[in-house]
Amino acid sequence: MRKFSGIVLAGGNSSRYNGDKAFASYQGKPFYQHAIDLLVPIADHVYVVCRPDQTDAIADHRVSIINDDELYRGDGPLAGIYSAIAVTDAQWNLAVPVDTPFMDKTIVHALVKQIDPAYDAIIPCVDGRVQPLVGFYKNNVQTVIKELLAEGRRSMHQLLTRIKVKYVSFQEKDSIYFANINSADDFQHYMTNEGSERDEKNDTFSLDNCGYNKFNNRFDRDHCSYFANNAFTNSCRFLLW
Ligand SMILES: Nc1nc2c(ncn2[C@@H]2O[C@H](COP(=O)(O)OP(=O)(O)OP(=O)(O)O)[C@@H](O)[C@H]2O)c(=O)[nH]1
Repeated sequence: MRKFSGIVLAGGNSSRYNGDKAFASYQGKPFYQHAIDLLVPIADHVYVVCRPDQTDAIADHRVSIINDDELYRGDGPLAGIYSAIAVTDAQWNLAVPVDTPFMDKTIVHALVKQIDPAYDAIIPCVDGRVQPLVGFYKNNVQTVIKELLAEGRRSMHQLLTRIKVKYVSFQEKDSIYFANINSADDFQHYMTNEGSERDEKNDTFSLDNCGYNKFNNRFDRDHCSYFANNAFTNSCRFLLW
């Protein structure tokens, strides 16, 4: 049996974003690709769980591209985790959403070290906030997810109340890695208004809002509107979720 699979959660509706977040671009690379590149080196196999209309546009021969189980299609991240667990033979599954493009391998390595058979999930808690979209889920949680979705409950936090969770604490300085992009405006606001509070160092940070146009299945580079050079430092203080 494989030790763990990677799950890229890509099938959201991005209703708060101008375009499909999965195909938004950060440092010239689509968000979904950041998640794949993070997981491929450490997971035994990676599944990208997406909507059917995204399937052809997600191109990476190293991963399996699957859709949510028809029963739960569009039921949120729980549906994505359920659907990947349904096809993998791995005991553990590391979920990563597409909208945390700054997630870093240091975080996932720290989580890997915490895998513990006594628990059903290994979940980060950053500066006191639980971050259930990035975390390890044991394959037995599939039954619990099924129950939740049958009850019409789609919350990741509900899942955590019904399984044994080992919380792994991260410090406030690591919150940048967990920042998720819900809307382009949130991000632009952060980059323009909060930037002055950060140390400006060497790193280059860019979010090209080259929104993937979900209506005609193409990248729309004419609408690239954001670019900023900034450093993320330990003094960063923002959480977008
Ligand atoms: N496979 C799959 N992934 C999902 C689904 N819903 C959300 N996700 C993913 O889960 C992560 C968090 O999604 P959210 O930001 O909560 O929801 P969203 O639908 O992407 O965005 P909003 O419509 O703005 O709420 C993202 O990576 C989504 O792509 C789903 O039904 N299936």
